[in-house]
Amino acid sequence: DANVSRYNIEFHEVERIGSGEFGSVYKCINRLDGCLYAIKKSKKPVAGSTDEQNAIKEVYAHAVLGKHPHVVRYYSAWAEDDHMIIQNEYCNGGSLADDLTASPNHGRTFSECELKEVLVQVAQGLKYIHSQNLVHMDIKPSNIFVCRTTSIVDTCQDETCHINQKLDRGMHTTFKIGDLGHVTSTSHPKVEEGDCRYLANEILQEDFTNLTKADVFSLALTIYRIGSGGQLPKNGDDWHRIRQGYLPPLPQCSDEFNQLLRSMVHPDPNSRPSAVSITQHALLCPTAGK
Ligand SMILES: Cn1cc(CCO)c2c3c(c(-c4ccccc4Cl)cc21)C(=O)NC3=O
Repeated sequence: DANVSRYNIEFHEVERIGSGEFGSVYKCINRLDGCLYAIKKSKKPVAGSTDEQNAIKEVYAHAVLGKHPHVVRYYSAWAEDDHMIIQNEYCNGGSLADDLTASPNHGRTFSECELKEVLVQVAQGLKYIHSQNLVHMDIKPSNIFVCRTTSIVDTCQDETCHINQKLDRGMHTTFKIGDLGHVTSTSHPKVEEGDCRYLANEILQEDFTNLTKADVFSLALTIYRIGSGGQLPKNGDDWHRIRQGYLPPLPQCSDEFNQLLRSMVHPDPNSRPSAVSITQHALLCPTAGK
């Protein structure tokens, strides 16, 4: 019965932090190590169903992707009383989608500087995922989680000490790619389409020859969505206009930044920059005078 389940033995459930048709996600404390985890409990999928395929792909992807600063970390997964359970790193800052609905003006918009920080960090996560011959296939604001840490590092007071630690007070925000339920391999793709608002047209046309560039496309629309505050089209003329490469400029951003976003939604996947080239883009590199 429920009380002898591993979930109840090993964890104290703090609160539910998400729910949907996939199941529910809980913020939990591990009774042994005292750390917080995000634990997703979903109905055990029917054997042989696509849900089961996705659940297996998700755990495999986490296992292969291991530890990376811009990918949500996986700890364990198990089945109990007809449920699938996955234990992941808890990100304490919500997701990028939370910012969009929270404030009154239908979502706060981000400054160019903040958009650059999200773009370069998520591009680093994609660079790592793509380097493992995997693709995410569902990049969107609700799948980018935020970790906020405060670091207090004092300089060493001992004058003989040569370790002149940088005084590093303040908040650090790290963005991490989560929800690996649509992850598939670039070489033997079995594509499960992600959210249509962020979906590249070639995927809809079942052209899987350049899957890493579909992630780049979705990343561009993710940045565009949090930068514009407006809803993205799910279909129709507006949907196709974006897929023809027409992305209205973000008013708060420079021409160069808007040009980079437009290049990432180019109709031809080959013309879009790779995740690697985005991480090296002059616009996103820390400038001396920043
Ligand atoms: C709805 N929701 C809210 C959060 C907390 C954000 O402050 C959250 C997390 C995750 C997940 C998640 C997504 C997909 C699969 C498994 C998990 Cl645990 C869902 C989450 C996850 O893997 N890590 C999270 O922090």
